[in-house]
Amino acid sequence: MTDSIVMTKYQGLGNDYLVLDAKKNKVQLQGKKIAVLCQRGFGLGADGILYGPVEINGKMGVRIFNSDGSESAISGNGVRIFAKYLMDQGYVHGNKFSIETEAGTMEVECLNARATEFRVKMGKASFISREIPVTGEIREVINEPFVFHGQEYKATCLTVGNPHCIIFTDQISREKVEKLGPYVENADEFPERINLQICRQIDKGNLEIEIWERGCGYTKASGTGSCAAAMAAYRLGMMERRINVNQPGGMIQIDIGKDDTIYMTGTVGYIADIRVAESFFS
Ligand SMILES: N[C@@H](CCC[C@H](N)C(=O)O)C(=O)O
Repeated sequence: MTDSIVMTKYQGLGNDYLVLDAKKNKVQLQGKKIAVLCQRGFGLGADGILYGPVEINGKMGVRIFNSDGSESAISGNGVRIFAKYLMDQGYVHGNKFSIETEAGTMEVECLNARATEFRVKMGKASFISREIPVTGEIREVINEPFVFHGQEYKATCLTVGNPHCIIFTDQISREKVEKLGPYVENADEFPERINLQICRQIDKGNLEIEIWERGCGYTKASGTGSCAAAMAAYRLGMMERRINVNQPGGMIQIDIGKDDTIYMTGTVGYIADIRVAESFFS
């Protein structure tokens, strides 16, 4: 058997990632190879790849790749998954530690003995166009009209380390977000593309979302998408500070601190260690 690489698969509410351990595997990750690895036909099937531990700003961190091979500065489910991986592999000790990402330092706390539930301090959101980014004059992008695929929508856009477009509507469905998602993701107004969540308010403590991810498409869950939808709804005066974000893969709890720091709590699960043919990396 040719030398092979071991990857470890985890999921966060059905948003599945492959962990490639950078300390155990001296392989080069290339965009096209990532895309083939993530394919659910010719590859292993995943919404993305977590590559680490690597050094970011002199500290232990993780790089995050979408299934199309593009790199994202942050992934909420990805950070919770990588936190579990670090504990499973004995890279960290204790239940509180931090993980560096390209979007900054994520402070993590493991909430149970089985290491399946994590709370992450995700930082603060920004609605400022230049920071998201959204084209046009510098402004906060709150409940602003956009035309996507020939139809006008009111959207609120923000960054939580990665860009999100939130559209509130009374009717959400997978079909609706799959139809609208590609047009929003790739709209000219979003120079770095964008994640889309269509969002329905259930009550002042509960939202429901359907997700179209930048660089990935339809997913069952999104941690940053949950943070973004909750923060947008809170900014519009719709919500209390504790918000349960319900999505096809389950529920992520968002707490908005008095200083508007966002805390995300959710579960993760180990799936398998997978021995991968080295040809994927050659
Ligand atoms: N599913 C992730 C989001 C991953 C990154 C996103 N696709 C992007 O490119 O910004 C999450 O849990 O946050």
